[in-house]
Amino acid sequence: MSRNFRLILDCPDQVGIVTRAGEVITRNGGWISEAAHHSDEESNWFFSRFEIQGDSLPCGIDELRRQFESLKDELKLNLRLIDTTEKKQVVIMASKGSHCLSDLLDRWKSGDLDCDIPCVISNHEDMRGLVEWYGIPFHHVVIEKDNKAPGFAQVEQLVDEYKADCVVLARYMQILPQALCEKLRHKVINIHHSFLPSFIGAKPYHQASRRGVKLIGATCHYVTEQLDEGPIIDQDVVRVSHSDKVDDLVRLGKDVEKTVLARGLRAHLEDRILVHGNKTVIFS
Ligand SMILES: Nc1nc2c(c(=O)[nH]1)N[C@@H](CN(C=O)c1ccc(C(=O)N[C@@H](CCC(=O)O)C(=O)O)cc1)CN2
Repeated sequence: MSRNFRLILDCPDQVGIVTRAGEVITRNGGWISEAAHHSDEESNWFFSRFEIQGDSLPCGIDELRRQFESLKDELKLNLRLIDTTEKKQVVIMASKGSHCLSDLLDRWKSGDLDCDIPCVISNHEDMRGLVEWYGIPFHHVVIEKDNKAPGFAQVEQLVDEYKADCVVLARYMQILPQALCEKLRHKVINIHHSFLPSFIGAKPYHQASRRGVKLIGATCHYVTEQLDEGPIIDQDVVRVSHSDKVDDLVRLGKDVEKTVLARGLRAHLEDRILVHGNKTVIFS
């Protein structure tokens, strides 16, 4: 894959942001191959994403980052400069359900997900065979019902050891402690099996069946200490009817969960997600 740089920024909205950022890029010979911008009137905040051809920047990413320092202060920029040749390290966590995990592993194996998967962590042994078939290390980390701290300390140690850029909860059925959510802010992605904000918490398909809904869905979101209330990345729905039982909802929902999680992870891997408060801007 050819080298590209991604410049992602957000700041208080004002005239001239794109021009000023573009000037820094172009005076260093940068060739902008893609750019997207959004001005949010409600929050008076501006969001921008540039893709820059890596071979057009003889100065390299560190010098470009240095040249943005003064503009950062002047425009109060939140700014990220990313080298696309550095593959993101994605640790996947799962429990007993295999559909989301196996879907991600298959997409990774086929090259659809441009990342490394250094390990899979689970609180059950069920997925070991599947994971090791892909040649990926599997770590069984027990989370004791009445004493969860040691287990999550081990999870944190593994996340650090593998230098994870992203953690995906592929139907991982344990609630992450606040400290871990704060440490990995906007780096943990969860697939919740409902169209949030409906049916937060455990067993959303049972909740949906009791409510008699005609649509069920899935939501991919960043994980915060508030259960299933983090910034939403992607969602989708599928129609259901009065004749569908809970098992039918589970079956129909699985396809939506897999699609939504893969789309959300891809957006994260391609640095297309900007978070502002509890909302996201997702550049296509
Ligand atoms: N801090 C957070 N942790 C997790 C989130 C989150 O948004 N913030 N999302 C969940 C995923 N999830 C639904 O999508 C979910 C998982 C687990 C539970 C739950 O009640 N778990 C029980 C234990 C259940 C068991 O032992 O089988 C618990 O943790 O006490 C609710 C919702 C993932 N984590």
